[in-house]
Amino acid sequence: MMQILVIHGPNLNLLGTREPGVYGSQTLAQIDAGLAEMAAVAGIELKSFQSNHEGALVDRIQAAGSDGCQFIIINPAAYTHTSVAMVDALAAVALPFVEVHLSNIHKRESFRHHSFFSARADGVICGLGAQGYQLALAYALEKLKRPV
Ligand SMILES: O=C(O)[C@]1(O)C[C@H](CCCOc2ccccc2)[C@@H](O)[C@H](O)C1
Repeated sequence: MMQILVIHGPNLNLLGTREPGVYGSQTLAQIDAGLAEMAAVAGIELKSFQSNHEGALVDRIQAAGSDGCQFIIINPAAYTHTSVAMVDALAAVALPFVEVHLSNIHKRESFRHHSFFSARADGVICGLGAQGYQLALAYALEKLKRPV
């Protein structure tokens, strides 16, 4: 079965418990459940991974290269703005990915305006809350159906 991997970076395990005005009120489990349901309708297996540790995120990206994953949806969270290591891992596995941010990083503090990931992403969705993940998944499902 075709697989899509969703990767969530540090502190996203706190979704729904704090800062709902910035990141929404859905928990990560609720977001993932909705994505898994959407993928299942299309006959695709959705895998999800969250970590607060950069090395664990690098390891999970590397594993995606050999565990049947064909597309990655990633919210690198704070590592968006710092992690060359994660971007190098994405380049190494050479899987297409969409970068997602719940908040509009361009309307926030200046240190959030730069992403090390965006230049390599198929696309970037930010500021649309949890729906951003769903839009990224809709894109991925279409791409897997009709690879260029
Ligand atoms: O808007 C996004 O999705 C971010 O990736 C979220 C990151 C922060 C994730 C922290 O998530 C929390 C959720 C609830 C409570 C506290 C933090 C932030 O560092 C990025 O600049 C933008």
